[in-house]
Amino acid sequence: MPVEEFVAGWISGALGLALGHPFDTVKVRLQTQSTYRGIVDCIVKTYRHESILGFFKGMSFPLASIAVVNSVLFGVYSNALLVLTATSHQERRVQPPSYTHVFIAGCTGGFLQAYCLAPCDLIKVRLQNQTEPRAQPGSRPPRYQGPVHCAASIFREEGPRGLFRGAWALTLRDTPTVGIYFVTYEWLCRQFTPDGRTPSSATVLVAGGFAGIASWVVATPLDVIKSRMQMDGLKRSEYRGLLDCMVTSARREGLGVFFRGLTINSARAFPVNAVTFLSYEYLLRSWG
Ligand SMILES: CN(C)C(=N)NCCC[C@H](N)C(=O)O
Repeated sequence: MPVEEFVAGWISGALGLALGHPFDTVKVRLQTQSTYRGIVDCIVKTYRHESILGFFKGMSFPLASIAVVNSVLFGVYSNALLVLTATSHQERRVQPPSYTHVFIAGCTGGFLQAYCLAPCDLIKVRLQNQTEPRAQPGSRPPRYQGPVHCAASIFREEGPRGLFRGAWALTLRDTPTVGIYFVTYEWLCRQFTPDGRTPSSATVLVAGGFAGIASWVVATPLDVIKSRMQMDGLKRSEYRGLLDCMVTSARREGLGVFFRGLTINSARAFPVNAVTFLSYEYLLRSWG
């Protein structure tokens, strides 16, 4: 089993994650809190109240865990294609796989990474939603004092299953959308690259960026539900399950609720995925 894809997936994922985290914090807050009037209001309030550090809340844990999550995503995708088409990463430029194979391999990668991502994403969302400024002497400390404390508190208060809160919504969000992600990337690369040649860096950047946007546009409705399920249970349990969360949210806030965070998700998706794909392809090419 080729391991280069796992290592390249890890490094490229970490670069993309660091770049996109401030956007992600604004998105999560818009999706789960009703105190903001929009993106600009959320950015201004976060900055005033918590300084620039507020945008980087909850980043350390995903940065540590991206090693597992992104290497599972890219490693499983590439190895699933190897099983389906009997071609290696290098051979696929000369013998491109069908879009059906790309989609199936992408869905497989998305499905398996969702289970590694679920606890890490839960901790990230809980930390991002803490709007208290950094602890001042005499002030009440925030509920979670860091990722390890957050994981331990969830485990203690909500049991081991609590660490997988929102995992169903996450799996439903990621399985088809990661298929769409890789199909869009492949399709755009093929449009701008002569047959048998490797795509240029500019092509990889643009294709990666648009693959990110296309997949996040489709993923946003379930992303909203996932974030709400992850925040549920903090004070009291509001939803009886995923479907109840969908129906209750739509009834209270209208269908527009499913598109909360769409603009910021798309703005984040382009640079994050352009950098992720560029570094992934670059690393694989430099390793031969
Ligand atoms: C729409 N979805 C769930 C995806 N396209 N997932 C694949 C990886 C996305 C990248 N790490 C990011 O955070 O944008």
